[in-house]
Amino acid sequence: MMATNGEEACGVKDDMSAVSSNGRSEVLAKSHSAVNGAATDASSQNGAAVRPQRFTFSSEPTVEDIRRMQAEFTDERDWNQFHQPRNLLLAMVGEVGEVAELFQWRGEVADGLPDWTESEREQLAHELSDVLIYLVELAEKCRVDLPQAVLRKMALNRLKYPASKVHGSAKKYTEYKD
Ligand SMILES: Nc1ccn([C@H]2C[C@H](O)[C@@H](COP(=O)(O)OP(=O)(O)OP(=O)(O)O)O2)c(=O)n1
Repeated sequence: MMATNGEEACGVKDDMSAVSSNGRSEVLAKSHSAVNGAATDASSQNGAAVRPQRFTFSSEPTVEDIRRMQAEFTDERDWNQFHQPRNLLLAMVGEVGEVAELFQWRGEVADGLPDWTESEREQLAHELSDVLIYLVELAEKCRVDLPQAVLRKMALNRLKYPASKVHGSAKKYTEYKD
């Protein structure tokens, strides 16, 4: 299967070990492994900054698996009649609102959500899944092959934001004068 996150493509997975923490998989970079093309040394001797550990996903279900499972779910309920693109878009935006609700009034939240309870984390997992499920079905109904579209869009993003030009800056591409 084609690698889409850049990790398998550059062999990083081979240099990493997965550990499970509270049911979530984390990846520990071993010494001298490469992340995003840059050298990483988890046991740096000189005190230089080490890239943070990356959380990784399971390889399944694929986006196509999710599309198929949701198609089965809606067919079994005769709900396809309600799942036109606009309805799916509105449903997805509603679910994005539910994700936002979980974050509201908390102020800044650190990576890994250290202060969140397991129940809050599970609620977030549910709401993010709702967003993804509706997104995938919306793409299907709009005849957008989402995995391939993502590859094309990421290629465009790399052209628009060359790492050598924008490294360390969050400016919009339109703000660069060249
Ligand atoms: N007409 C519908 C209703 C639900 N679902 C599926 C897709 C979503 O994953 C989930 C959404 O269900 P709810 O609308 O009940 O929303 P929540 O699960 O977020 O419940 P609540 O709004 O109570 O938090 O169920 C669907 O495909 N089509």
